[in-house]
Order: sequence, then C-alpha cells, then structure tokens
Amino acid sequence: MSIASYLSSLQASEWLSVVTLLICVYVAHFYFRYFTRENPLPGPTPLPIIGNLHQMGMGTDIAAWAHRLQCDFGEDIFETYYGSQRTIWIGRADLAVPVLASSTKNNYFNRGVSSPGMREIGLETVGIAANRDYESWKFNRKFFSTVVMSPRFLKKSISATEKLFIEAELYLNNLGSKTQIDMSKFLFRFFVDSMHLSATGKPAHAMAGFYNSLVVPKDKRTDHPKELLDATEEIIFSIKNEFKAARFMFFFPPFIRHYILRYYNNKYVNNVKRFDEILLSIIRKRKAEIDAIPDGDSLNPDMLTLLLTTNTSRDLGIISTGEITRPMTEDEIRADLKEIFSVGIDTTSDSFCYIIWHMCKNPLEKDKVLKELNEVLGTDPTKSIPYESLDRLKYTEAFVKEVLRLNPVLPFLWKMATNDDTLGGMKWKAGTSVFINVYGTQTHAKNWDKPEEFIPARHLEGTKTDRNAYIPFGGGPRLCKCPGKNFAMATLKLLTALLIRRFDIELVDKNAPLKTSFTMVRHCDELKVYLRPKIPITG
Ligand code: HEM
Repeated sequence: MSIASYLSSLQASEWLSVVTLLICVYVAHFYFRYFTRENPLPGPTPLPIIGNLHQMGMGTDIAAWAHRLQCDFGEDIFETYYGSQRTIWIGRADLAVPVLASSTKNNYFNRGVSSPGMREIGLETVGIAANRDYESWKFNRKFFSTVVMSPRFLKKSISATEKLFIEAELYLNNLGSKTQIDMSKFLFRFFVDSMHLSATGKPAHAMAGFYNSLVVPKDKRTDHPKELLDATEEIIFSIKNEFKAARFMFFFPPFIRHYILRYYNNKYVNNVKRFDEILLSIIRKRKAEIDAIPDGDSLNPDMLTLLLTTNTSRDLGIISTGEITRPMTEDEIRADLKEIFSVGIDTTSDSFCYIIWHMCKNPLEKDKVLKELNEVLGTDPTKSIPYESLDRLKYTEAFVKEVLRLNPVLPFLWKMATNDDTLGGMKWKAGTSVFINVYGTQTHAKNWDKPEEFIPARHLEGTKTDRNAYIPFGGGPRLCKCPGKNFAMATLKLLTALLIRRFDIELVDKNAPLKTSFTMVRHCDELKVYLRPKIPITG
C-alpha cells in the first residue's frame, strides 16, 4: 500500500495519532540536536519552532532581557535562539575584538544572518544598514556618507535644526507650563521635521500636526493645510511601521509568519510597499522640479538633490564619489532616503529622550553643563549657536556620551561570521550568528569604575576607554560604523544646549521608571514632563 493510499484510509482519531507522532519525532529531534550541539553555552532552553522568542518579549525591552541573562548566567558569552536560529551573545569588550576589528579582512561584514523575511521586503540587496551585497552596500554607503559627513551638510542641518527649535519653542510655550508634554511623542515629530528638512530641503510640519492635535480651541491651531498635515501623518506612520516590520520579518520564521501570523505579515509587507511608493513620489517630484530649472541656474544642495544630480550633467560639484562615476538609480536613492528616515529619526529622538531623563535625574550634572554653556556660548540664551562652537562644548559632549553609554539605542550589534572563526576560545562555523551586547560591554565592571553610575567626567579628554568598551555607534568593518555619528552628536549637543538654557524641565512622575520597548532600536515609549520657559514670553 502506498503512503498516499494509507493516509487516505485513516480515520480522524488515527490522523490525530499520526500528527502527535510526527510532533513527538520533531521535538525529540530538535532536543537531540540541541543537547548534542557543538560548544554548548549557558542560556535559556529554547522551545521548538519559536526558540526563546516567547522570553525575548518582542515588544518589550530586549536589552534588559539580554542584561538579565548576562547577570543570571554570570557569563559574558551565552546563547539564545530566535526561531531555530542559534545566536551567540558577547557581552565583554575583549571577547568582541575579532568581531569588531576595523580591518578589511574582518570576518563579520554582514549584519546578522540572512533572513527570508528581510529578503521578502527587499532589504537585503538595497540601501545600507541591512544590505548584504557588498558591492551594492559600498556604492550606497559611499554616496550616503559623503553627503551626511560633509561639513557643508552638517552646518546646514545644524542651522535648520536651530530654526526648528524656535518653532518647537513656540508650540511648547503655547501649550503652557501646566500641560503634561510627552516628550517621546513631541521629539519624534521634531526629528521627523529635522530629517525631512535635511534630506529633502522641504519642511514636513510634523510638530505642527502634533501641536494641533493637543490644542482644543480651533483658533489657536496653526493654519497648515490639512492635506499637507495628512501627507506627513502618512510618512510618520510609515516610519514607525518600518522598524516594526523589520523586527517581525527578521525574527519570525516563514512558517509562523505565513501560516499563523498571516494577517500581520501581510499588513507589514503592504505598509513597507506603501512607504516605498511615498518615497518614490517625493523623488520623482523633485526630479521634475530639477528638470524644470534651466541648466546653469543654481539648485538647492539638499541631500535629495545631491543624490539625484551627482555624476550627472547637473552635478553640483559638491560631493565627490571617487572612483564611482555612475549616478544613483531611482531605487538606490529611494533606499538611501528611507535609511535617513528610518535609521536617523528614532535613534536621535530616543537618545534625546534619554538625555532629558538624565538631566532630570542628575541635577548637579545638569548644572555643570549649564555652566559650560554660559562660559562657551555667553549668557544670552537667545543668541544663535554656531556650528563651530559645538566642538568646544566638552562637558556637554561628555554628558551626551554618558547617556549613550547607559542607554544605547542600539542595545546590540548584529553580526554573522562569514568564514569559520574562533570566538571566546571556541571554534565556530561560518554562518554563526553573533550579537554584541552593547549595554553589557558598556556597563562591564572589567572596563568601567562604578559602571551603573552616571558620571559624565569619565568621557573627558585624557581619560582612556578600553577598546570596544564604548560602542554606541557600533564597530567593525562597516567603515566608521554609523555614518550618522557626527550628525547625531552635533544635533544632540545643540538640542541639549537649546533646551536647558530655555526651559526648566520637571518629570511629571519623578519615581516612575523609564518606559521602553524594542523594535530594531530601543525606544523611549513615554516621557511626560512639565516645561517652564526661562525666557519671558513676548507677543
Ligand atoms: C544617537 C543617534 C545614533 C546612534 C546611537 C546610532 C547608532 C548606530 C549603530 C550602533 C549602528 C550599527 C553599527 C554596527 O553595526 O557596527 C548604526 C548604523 C547606521 N546608522 Fe546610525 N546611529 C545614530 C544616528 C544615525 C543618523 C542620524 C543616521 C543618518 C543620518 C544614521 C545612519 C546609520 C546608517 C545608514 C547605518 C548603517 C551603516 C552601515 O551598515 O554601513 N545613524 N548606527
């Protein structure tokens, strides 16, 4: 009797027995492989199919979970599973040396293992952060970094951010010092405006939309056209979806996504497609605008225009891409634009929430920052802050760095061994997934005195930090890690200076812990404060 005819002859109860038997075989096979694995490391025992996903708590704080595991197992190298993917976690700087070595021969170029989900949403062969195609990554990264790291872009963006702060100040003053303001929401909007302006040269009015949603009397609302605000809301929705979608697609195996969580799978995939359409329409509109400007007339050198014109007949001669002589394709520009919106906004806005939190929790340190600001920038808080003076704000910078040490927005770095390698004294096969526990290394007693205490002075010049012990902007072969580092640091210093010179900040609930969650970065979910203007409000 063939297997097919045997199966078709089964009764319902016999079917149940067959299915139960198959499940038992699968589970036995799974645990046989688990208990006989090479280099067994301490770690929570995984379940078949889902691994430790149920313990990771996808929406909650994976950084806190990883930290607990590192403490529970008393080890700086341990393992977990997402789905059936085994992952080695490294939480000590010296163990991370092979992974973070800045050499072209580094074995950990790829960000995590290849994931069917990330391929499904087309992220593994375009853009930068998740791109696994070396040549394509190198091309995109070259364009992106050349623009974002150029002094001209930094200067322009800082000046635009300062102007946006004046707009923010107006809204905050109008809301009044008795209004509880959730800075996690407000700052997200602020950074949408800031990145949109830096990337496209045009305002998005995300803060205005948020302000209008809080103000009850209609005559107090701003008069931005509704269609404009609605279009921005759609961009905001897309940005928020992007990380959630990437987390879902990366961590969940295809079987679970396609058969059990099908609704979510389709929802995320469609939202990602919609974001791509929105970005393409922004690009095409700009292209048409450029085409309508006669040759020889000047163009505004914002990021989008530079990406569109470099290595074309309209090249503005502002950025040089070296040996790369071809222009970018529409799809490459779309991916780079998405990068600045998705990677650039949450990281900076969440980091700034953590800065505000530490300002409130450490008033003596805040006073030291204020003292420096008065000394370097003068005592008039309404005076503009030139880009060049940010470099002289050494204590402010140390404060920001200490916040990023204790609250890294990327709490772990995803890597994958391209070839067989030795890590932690053990041999590992090519394809091994390795996560560097950033929070673990940045608070390791081996590298830091009083690691859990907030001490900005430890970052002042002349203080030595052990190799790989401080990695909030990453490390390893992807050149200088995060290409947005200078942009992010300058922006965070500027905003710190602007906010604490112009407002007294008070947490609404001084005893409440920080509310955080994780998508692909660690978000501050809520930060309610009262803001009292220090400068008399006029008009
Ligand atoms: C406080 C703010 C920020 C933090 C803490 C941060 C941190 C990081 C980290 C840890 C990485 C991964 C590095 C690695 O795997 O070794 C990264 C990558 C990246 N960041 Fe940032 N980032 C910030 C802001 C920004 C901004 C504002 C931009 C854009 C303007 C940006 C663009 C990128 C890109 C494109 C990558 C991928 C680089 C590559 O794979 O080659 N980041 N960032």
